[in-house]
Amino acid sequence: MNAYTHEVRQQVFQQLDQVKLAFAARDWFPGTSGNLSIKISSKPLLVAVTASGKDKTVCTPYDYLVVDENSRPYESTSLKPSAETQIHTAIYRNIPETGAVFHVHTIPNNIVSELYGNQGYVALRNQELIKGLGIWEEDAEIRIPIVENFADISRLAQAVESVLDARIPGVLIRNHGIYAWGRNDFEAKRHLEAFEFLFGYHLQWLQVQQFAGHIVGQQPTLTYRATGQL
Ligand SMILES: CSC[C@@H](O)[C@@H](O)C(=O)COP(=O)(O)O
Ligand SMILES: [Zn+2]
Repeated sequence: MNAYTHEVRQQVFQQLDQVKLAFAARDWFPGTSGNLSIKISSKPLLVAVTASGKDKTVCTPYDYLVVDENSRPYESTSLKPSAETQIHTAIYRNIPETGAVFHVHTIPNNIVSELYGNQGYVALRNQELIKGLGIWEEDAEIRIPIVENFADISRLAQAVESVLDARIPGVLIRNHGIYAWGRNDFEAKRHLEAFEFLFGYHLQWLQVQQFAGHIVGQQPTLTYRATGQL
């Protein structure tokens, strides 16, 4: 991993800008929600992270800062690290190959987390995009852990830490959002996109199944042809 220099910091901030604008274009940061980080060095752990409460649809000179393994600013700054920085550092500490961690709040990830929250995970299978998570085995079933949305961030970070599974690069927080990570920003972005596709597909599939069940049960195709309405 890179040694920490001013140039490296600027380069990592630029990488964060690119990811941020790509996600913002998809409306993945409603109401300043979400946070992003990229690891600068492992020993010591130094991480560039989004400052708290910023509008993540724009880029300014005050959007990121560098924190240490204790989630504290590494250099003197007036910027406050993301309120959820402890979740980022917990992931970097527990899965050492992690190079980037991204967090977004979307309607699909929130609905899935609530739908399966009591169960503590959502199981998905039969989907090509599971390969987008780096899981290539035939007929893979994946279980994405879901933790409760504790208001206390240390407790929330511990809850995330307790369900980390190196094979599954993401954790859902109930009615809050998802944390996804990868060995670098490219991989973390791919993982997050794959998760969001899988959640969107799953929710639409549940809806279609209901409708399709109605069709199979009532033969509405014929009814529709005959009467013009279902
Ligand atoms: C403004 S609602 C979202 C926040 O409470 C939080 O969950 C979040 O994702 C953003 O917090 P931030 O401190 O800006 O990183
Ligand atoms: Zn959040």
